[in-house]
Amino acid sequence: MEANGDDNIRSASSCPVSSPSTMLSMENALRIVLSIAQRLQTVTLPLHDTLGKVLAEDIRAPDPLPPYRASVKDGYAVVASDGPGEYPIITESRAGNDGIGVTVTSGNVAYVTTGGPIPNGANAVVQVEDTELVEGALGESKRVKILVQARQGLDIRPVGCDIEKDAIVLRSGERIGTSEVGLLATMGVMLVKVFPNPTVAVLSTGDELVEPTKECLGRGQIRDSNRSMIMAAAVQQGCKVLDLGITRDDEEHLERILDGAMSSEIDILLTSGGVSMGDRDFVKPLLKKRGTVYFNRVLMKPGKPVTFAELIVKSTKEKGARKILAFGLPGNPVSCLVCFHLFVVPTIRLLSGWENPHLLRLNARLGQPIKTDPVRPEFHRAIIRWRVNDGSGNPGFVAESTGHQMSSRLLSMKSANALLELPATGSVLPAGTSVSAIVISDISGFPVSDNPLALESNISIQHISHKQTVEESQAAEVRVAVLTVSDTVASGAGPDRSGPRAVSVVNSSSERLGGARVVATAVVPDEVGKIKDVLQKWSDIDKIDLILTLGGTGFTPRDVTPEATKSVIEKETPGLLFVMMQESLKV
Ligand SMILES: Nc1nc2c(c(=O)[nH]1)N[C@H]1C(S)=C(S)[C@@H](COP(=O)(O)OP(=O)(O)OC[C@H]3O[C@@H](n4cnc5c(N)ncnc54)[C@H](O)[C@@H]3O)O[C@H]1N2
Ligand code: MOO
Repeated sequence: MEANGDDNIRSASSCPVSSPSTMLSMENALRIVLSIAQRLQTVTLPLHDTLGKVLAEDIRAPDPLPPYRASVKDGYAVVASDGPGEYPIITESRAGNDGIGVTVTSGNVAYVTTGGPIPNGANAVVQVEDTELVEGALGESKRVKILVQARQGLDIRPVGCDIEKDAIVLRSGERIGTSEVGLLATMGVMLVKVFPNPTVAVLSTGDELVEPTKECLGRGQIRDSNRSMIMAAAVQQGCKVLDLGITRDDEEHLERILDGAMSSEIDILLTSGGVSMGDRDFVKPLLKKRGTVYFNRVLMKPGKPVTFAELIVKSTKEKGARKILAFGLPGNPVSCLVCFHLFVVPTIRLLSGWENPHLLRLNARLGQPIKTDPVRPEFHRAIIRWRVNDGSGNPGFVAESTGHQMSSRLLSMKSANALLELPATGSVLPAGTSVSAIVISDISGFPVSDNPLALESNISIQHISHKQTVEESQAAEVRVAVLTVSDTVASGAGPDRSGPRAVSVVNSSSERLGGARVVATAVVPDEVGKIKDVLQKWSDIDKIDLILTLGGTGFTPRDVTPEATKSVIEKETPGLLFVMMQESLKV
């Protein structure tokens, strides 16, 4: 592949400046990386070292499972046509210890435990619940009453019903998870051919950097956060890691370290810092000297100066020429980690044999308005959570920004589990806008709703960070909670027509209302206690400004919303507004 036209780099100062129109998009840059990357040579590992790796061979079952006809229940193996009646128990067949050589004939039964082999002659199992032991003289029964008519084959697992002999159980290219480890064990495969995970070397560059162990910082010094962070991120992806330490912004020093790294058995080299426009940004020229730089600018925010190169290690007699993929990650900690996720994780996956190396994308609705960059598409750090109501009245993911997005502010990465892909329009995307979210960490750690009340009364609340930027807090001035009061809806007998409508009306009129937004919804039956409970809890939450109740305001004895609301209103809740409306909300 041809190197990108603008990386004809000799020294940092001669590095040409790319304009946004000539810069690569993140997708195209990633496409280049993935077209250069190649799967690593396969290895054979003991079963216990294969979790998370990709299988490099098909695995056939050497024998059937179960290898014998096995009982599904604890009960009695019978001849089905015998039917109900009292029968002698001629043997006991337990899992792992069967009554070998015994044949069950018509008029006899055998005791079997779950998983135990079915004796020859028997063709059904009657579970113990459908039998009665007949007490024997010494309190030990050798006879049993069968109370039901069993059909042939009842509660018997035939030979190979779970896994057929010679079936391909696992295919090359499949990733080994916990169940695959179990399947390999059940087939007795103790040595497995897999793709190894790459070895990654990590280097920080910069005169200002000191080891994180340094207690007192001198003038102009900061502790190196990127190296620890990127090494941890690489370990998280299953990689072996080589720590190359910190280099000064000194061309010779950097070259020595780079050459040392290239002579070790690494697959990926990650540097951070020194890839921008500074007069001592030596990383790019050095990568160019040792291989091919494919790009050094990408139209993205953060991460613009991310650089990608392929380094060729000279061949030796024993080993052929080797390739190392090198990423010059930007020094700003957020840019560094975002680029790791967007470029390095898919690369690691491809080298490790993944058939689809791309990060998972899903749709999420913005929990607050977000201003987009006018020039660079942004990868906005966010926490996405599954909500019973994502603002549209339907369940879905809601994205909460991690706050100020400066690329030096590593706190904007804290707890972030997604990067929202925001287009470069320079406009404000209103709350509720559906955007693509790239998942960058395990989202299973986040509960369905982070509101402990939700389980009790089907309430969901979007928590808003206390440290909102001015822009965000202005846009979220009126926080509204919507309570549907209806026996029909609460019991599930009918749909909630008013609640979701109210939610979308409030959210879509957010500009007119100066930034109103629904932050909690709930459904309760027409019961004073239940209504009061929810209102009480909401009025205790100082982030809610307005509670809107829908329904239960008529004149029948079931219309108890005013009564329930009265007691809560009487409580001191300064600044909290209540509006009661009929269920057939007119807006
Ligand atoms: N004239 C221009 N200047 C900059 C541009 C530009 O286009 N034109 N791009 C900016 C962007 S965007 C980024 S991102 C940064 C990237 O700069 P470098 O990759 O060269 O990184 P440094 O200059 O070495 O450091 C930037 C920043 O990050 C801190 N840093 C560096 N390494 C570490 C580390 N290991 N741990 C913690 N913090 C680190 C460093 O102290 C700087 O504050 O360039 C912009 N400039
Ligand atoms: O790309 Mo830089 O990462 O905008 O700060």
